[in-house]
Amino acid sequence: MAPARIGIVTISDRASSGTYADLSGPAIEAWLRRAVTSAWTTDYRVIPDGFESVRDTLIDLADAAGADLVLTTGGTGPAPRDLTPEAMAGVIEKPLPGFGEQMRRISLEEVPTAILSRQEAGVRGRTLIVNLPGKPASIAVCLAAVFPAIPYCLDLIGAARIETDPAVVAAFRPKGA
Ligand SMILES: Nc1ncnc2c1ncn2[C@@H]1O[C@H](COP(=O)(O)OP(=O)(O)OP(=O)(O)O)[C@@H](O)[C@H]1O
Ligand SMILES: Nc1nc2c(c(=O)[nH]1)N[C@H]1C(S)=C(S)[C@@H](COP(=O)(O)O)O[C@H]1N2
Repeated sequence: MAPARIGIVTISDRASSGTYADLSGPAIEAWLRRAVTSAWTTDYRVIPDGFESVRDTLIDLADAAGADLVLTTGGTGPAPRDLTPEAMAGVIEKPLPGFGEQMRRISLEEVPTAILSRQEAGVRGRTLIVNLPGKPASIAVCLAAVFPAIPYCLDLIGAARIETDPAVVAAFRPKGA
């Protein structure tokens, strides 16, 4: 079985310019290392905020690099340069609004400003794309909230099969799947 290809995209003007070190992309990778037990490879990119940079990177990961799953972090808020959802609209073919709803619901139990994130998810071809907020502390909270549904979603869209460590996160596959 070919390893799953997982794209990790940090969307941040300041991380991409070196103003601060990116902590959120590595936090995604560290969480995946604990959670995903089947073989996977990563394609990690750090890019500036902006419609074109996000759109072009997501399309490249999905169509050229053949990513099964892409996790982004940053650019989901209401500030002028936060354009991740606008770029997503030009990339995804099938929105999956439940992802954003669930991540905000769980995050709101921790921080009231979770309501400011316009994070979403959707499918392009055989690629599932999920947005996470920029704050490093939001990564584990949001991934734990939605990851149980991700392996079965990948099955349904014809992407790679992934297995998880139930001690970290239990993948839910309906009986018979
Ligand atoms: N990738 C990251 N690595 C480390 N810290 C981050 C990252 N993204 C955000 N942060 C922290 O969260 C705070 C709020 O982030 P903010 O929402 O302004 O980021 P952004 O809009 O995603 O990216 P930026 O403003 O850098 O383009 C930042 O001041 C920083 O402390
Ligand atoms: N779990 C969690 N979600 C969170 C946060 C957080 O600290 N933890 N920060 C919020 C804040 S302050 C903002 S502005 C929005 C958008 O962040 P982004 O623009 O960096 O993506 O995510 C929100 N979601």
